[in-house]
Amino acid sequence: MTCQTSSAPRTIAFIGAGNMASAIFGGMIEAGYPASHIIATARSRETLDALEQRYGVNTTHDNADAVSRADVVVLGVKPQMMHDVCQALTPAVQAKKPLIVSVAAGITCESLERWLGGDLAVIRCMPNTPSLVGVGASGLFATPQVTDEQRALMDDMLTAVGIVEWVEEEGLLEAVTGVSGSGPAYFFLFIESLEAAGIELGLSAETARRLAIQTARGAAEMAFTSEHEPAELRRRVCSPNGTTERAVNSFENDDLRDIVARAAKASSVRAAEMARELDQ
Ligand SMILES: NC(=O)C1=CN([C@@H]2O[C@H](COP(=O)(O)OP(=O)(O)OC[C@H]3O[C@@H](n4cnc5c(N)ncnc54)[C@H](O)[C@@H]3O)[C@@H](O)[C@H]2O)C=CC1
Ligand SMILES: O=C(O)[C@@H]1CCC=N1
Repeated sequence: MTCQTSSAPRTIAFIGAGNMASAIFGGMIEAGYPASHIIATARSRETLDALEQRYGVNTTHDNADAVSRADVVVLGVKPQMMHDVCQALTPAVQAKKPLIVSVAAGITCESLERWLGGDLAVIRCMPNTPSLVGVGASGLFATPQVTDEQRALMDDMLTAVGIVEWVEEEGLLEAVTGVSGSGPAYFFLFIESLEAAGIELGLSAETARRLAIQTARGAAEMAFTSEHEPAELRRRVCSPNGTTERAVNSFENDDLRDIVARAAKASSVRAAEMARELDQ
């Protein structure tokens, strides 16, 4: 992975190198991006030492110092901390004018740009935790100031940990949050439920868990690789008047589709609500 469109790799500062940010730069490094061009910041020295050891990245407690050395600044702190972190970074950001990227749920480009002093290129990204294992899904939105080169750089960075979908309206990132940002939790909940059902049916806890996880993994892999759409793959498991048909009918009668739609909507509504709550 080159992550560059001119001769030298860009220096990328990850402000708040927690689960999400380290998943992204971990994948980039795995794909060949030079760790020497990555700077990670966090609050505890312990976290920074662990990141240094594991990935060989540069680390510092000093967010402004990291920004002063970066072409791209990825903001990976929790949404509730973003305002204060941005305000403290304003002088360094205005001096350098790096590309600003936020992975925080809810916070709008307009808020970020304003908190950071204005006149900036901003990309908002909604990634998900399977990025940790290279199977992430990220939705991205760019403000008009973002250049083609900066878009390509972000594309490269996130393609290293999964698939990338650009949206042309910022509001659609709320839908992305409802589907793929929060989505891994829905599938984990389904696995937990299937495991519990297996135990209820008499399997040992270990066997139920192994079967539930491998079945989810197999179904996802088939959906990903098959030329057929998921509905067709489902039909192929259902023998006429067989066992699966009975189970699928049970889901349909219990309105599974509606249950899923309401959950995804709840997540996306919460993203919009957070944007309002946290704007200041
Ligand atoms: N966890 C998830 O599934 C997803 C999370 N996100 C977004 O990613 C962001 C981070 O989430 P996680 O990585 O899960 O959280 P996390 O708690 O693992 O990471 C946050 C990091 O920020 C650091 N931090 C806190 N204050 C700081 C400061 N003043 N300066 C420098 N570092 C500071 C913490 O030490 C921690 O390492 C959130 O904004 C969240 O909305 C987005 C998509 C999915
Ligand atoms: O729950 C959250 O707010 C974050 C954003 C999407 C996934 N986790």
